[in-house]
Amino acid sequence: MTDSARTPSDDEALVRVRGLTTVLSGKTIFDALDLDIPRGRITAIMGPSGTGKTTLLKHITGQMRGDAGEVWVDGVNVPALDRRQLFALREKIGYLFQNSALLTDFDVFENVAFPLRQHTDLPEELIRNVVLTKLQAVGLRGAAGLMPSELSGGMARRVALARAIVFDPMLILYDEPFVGLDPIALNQVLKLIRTLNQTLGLTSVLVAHELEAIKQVADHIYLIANGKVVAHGDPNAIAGDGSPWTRQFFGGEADGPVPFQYPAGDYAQALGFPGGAA
Ligand SMILES: Nc1ncnc2c1ncn2[C@@H]1O[C@H](COP(=O)(O)OP(=O)(O)OP(=O)(O)O)[C@@H](O)[C@H]1O
Repeated sequence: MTDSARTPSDDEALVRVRGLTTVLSGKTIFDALDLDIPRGRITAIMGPSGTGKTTLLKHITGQMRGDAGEVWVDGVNVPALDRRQLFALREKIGYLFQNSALLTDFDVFENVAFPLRQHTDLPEELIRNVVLTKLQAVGLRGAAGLMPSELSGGMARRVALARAIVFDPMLILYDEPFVGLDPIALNQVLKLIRTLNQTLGLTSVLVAHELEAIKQVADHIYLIANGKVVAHGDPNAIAGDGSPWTRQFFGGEADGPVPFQYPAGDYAQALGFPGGAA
């Protein structure tokens, strides 16, 4: 890796986003966005629908590049990496999608073993040990022989989590991990996110809408809107800071900085009434 792709020191922040500007189909998603994801902590990214939360995760993994700015992960600037360096970086990042995305023709064991078989030549005995260790970590070693169709939504999410940590990542990205879970499964996933972050020394980034769940698990929240960070801080402090953004977002108010009305032309004119704007 060249020196120009490496920062001198990144002791506190594992991810450092600086001046990230991204325009997609003519729409500005990020407008000189700056944020830091601290090492070893759990950070939640929140914001109105379509604000670019998933897109931000894709910038961190290098699946997408912005039009300007820097995305430093563990001291390397992701947009400056070549293909080989990107693959090396991605092996250090676990990614948990909302729909779990398990392979339906493979049992639980093979789903977790899949990345190891794809990317390594490890002997079968070692694969078995790694897979069983990861399944034990999510409480599902006993479910190794089940097919995905035999799993509840919460179990499927935990199998996907076991698969996401199979390479012992430094960073794990959760995209909407709580959607569709009943309260018991939700609590199990929350507990796992916390435990894994602590025991495996991970850094976790969560994209989610469920404020109560976020309050229980996250150390820090970034609220993103209109391409920028509009609030950030401790979950309890930020939810009560009284700014228009946090009032609308955390209070679930229908109108506010995010307008209820989608931009439209003159109403009277649209209805054909005289006196509408010309
Ligand atoms: N590849 C792409 N090309 C064009 N537009 C895109 C692309 N990917 C995402 N977008 C647009 O970028 C915006 C942000 O999308 P993104 O999925 O990141 O939002 P989000 O904050 O995660 O939303 P939600 O909370 O609804 O999941 C949306 O308007 C989306 O339509």
